[in-house]
Parts: sequence; C-alpha cells; structure tokens
Amino acid sequence: MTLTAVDYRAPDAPAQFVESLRQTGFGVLKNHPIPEQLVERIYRDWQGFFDGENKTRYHFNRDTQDGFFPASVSEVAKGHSVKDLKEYFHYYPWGQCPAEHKADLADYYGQATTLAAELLGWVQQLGPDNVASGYAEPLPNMIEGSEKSLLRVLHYPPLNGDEAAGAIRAAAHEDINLLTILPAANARGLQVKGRDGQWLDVPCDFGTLIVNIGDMLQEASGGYFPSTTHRVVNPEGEAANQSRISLPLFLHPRPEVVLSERHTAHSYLMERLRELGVI
Ligand SMILES: O=C(O)CCC(=O)C(=O)O
Ligand SMILES: [Fe+2]
Repeated sequence: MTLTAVDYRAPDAPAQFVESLRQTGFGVLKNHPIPEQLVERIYRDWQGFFDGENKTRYHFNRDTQDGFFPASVSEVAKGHSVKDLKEYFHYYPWGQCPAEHKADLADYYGQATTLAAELLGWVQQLGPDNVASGYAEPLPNMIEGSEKSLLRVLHYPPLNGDEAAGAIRAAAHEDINLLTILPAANARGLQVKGRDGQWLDVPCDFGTLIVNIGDMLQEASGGYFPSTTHRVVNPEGEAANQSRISLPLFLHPRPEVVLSERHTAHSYLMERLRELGVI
C-alpha cells in the first residue's frame, strides 16, 4: 500500500482522491485551499496555551464535551488499557475558547468545513451508484448546519521517560465521525495500518492535508469506504524532547441524520463515547 499526495488543482483530483480513500481509508492532498500561515499560527499559539497554566480554567464540560482535556483524563483507545500520551482542547463554535485564540480557530473551522463539504461531494459523486443510493441524504448535506463537528487541538508533550509501560501518543484506533481533515502536524508520528497489517508512515510534509474515513462513513457506505486504523507513535532520540501539535477536524453529521438501518449519527456517537469512557 502506498499513500501518494493528490494535487487538489489537478483535473482528475476527485477521482484520484476518492480511489485513495477506497483503497486505504486515507487521502492526502497538496495545493489545497487552507492557508498554511493560519495553520502555522494556530500551532504556535496553542503551544503557548498548553505550556501555560491558564488551560486549567477551561476544563472540559462533561455534558457538552467542549474545553480542555488534561492528560490525566485523556482517552483510552477502544481495546487498550493505558491512556494516550496527549492532552487536547475541543473547540466548537458554540463552546468555550480562550478569547485570544477564537478568531483563528473559527476561521480555520469555517474554511476546513467548507473544504470537507466539497470532498464529501467528491465521495458522493465518484463512489458507485449502488453505494450512493444507500445514503439517506447526500453526504455534504449530512454536515450542513451541524453543530457537532469538532475541532481538536492536540498536544503530545515531550516524553520524559516515566510514561506508563506500553503507552504511546495515540494508540491504534479508528475515528468515530464521517470524515476527518488533518493538516500535516509539526512533527512526524502518524501511521496508518495497511490491509496487509503493516504500519505505514502518513506523509507529513508541511502544507499537505490528510483526510480519512471515519466509522460513520464506513457505516453509511455499507463498508465500501473503510475506516482505517491509525496511531501516533512515540518519537525517539532528539525528537523525544519535542512537543507535537496536530489539528484534526472531525466532521460529524447533524444528530438526527440516518446512517444506516441500525444507527442515527446520535445513537452511533453515544455508543462510541461510552466505549471510550468519556461519558
Ligand atoms: O495527531 C495526529 O496526527 C492524529 C490524531 C488522531 O488520529 C485523532 O485524534 O483521532
Ligand atoms: Fe484519529
């Protein structure tokens, strides 16, 4: 399996991109419209947030899931027993956010959501008709006006050697949502599991955008688009002393959207959050 960056501006970009999603669950885009300077600024500003003490004032709200999740409550991936080595902030347009960071996050959230709707349009149009006819509504519609899409600012602190045995930055998992959009992080580490079981580094050149299928799109497409397992491995050598910041946007449908005969987006999310131990 290989992951090759698709040029967003190429005439056959939609076909290449959707084929990559089908084969690997992942698609990598270069020359996409999200401004690099905005992403760079968010990484820099949020490093300051995570390094500072103010973060404790934004402790997450258990009912609404917005705010700061310290490393001590960080997720335990499904099927794992140790916590991931990460802390993060959940931003929703309606949720809590430090005033000095709100403009950039809101800007990024808006631009990335618009791009996601376009990419979902590609998935809708270029997938087989029998898959598309199974969607309860067009894919871009599913996220339109959704208040559930979640921008996560993730900080993986430097490793200091006293981490729990077996703990890694993000244990192998699949994303719960419809589609995830993730600008290349400021350090390597993201890996995707191939059909052959081998782990493969996801290209992380600054300026590329990584997109992956989540469980909800796998569910809605009857398994045609795979929600692929991925993880973030610990750095070694010099890199172990450095933080890693990443910025996944998890696109969630409106709660009432029907995914399949078994599930609405809401029932599916509740089942998965319970498994994660965060509700
Ligand atoms: O930090 C990354 O590169 C990926 C994070 C991730 O997979 C997640 O938060 O679901
Ligand atoms: Fe993920």
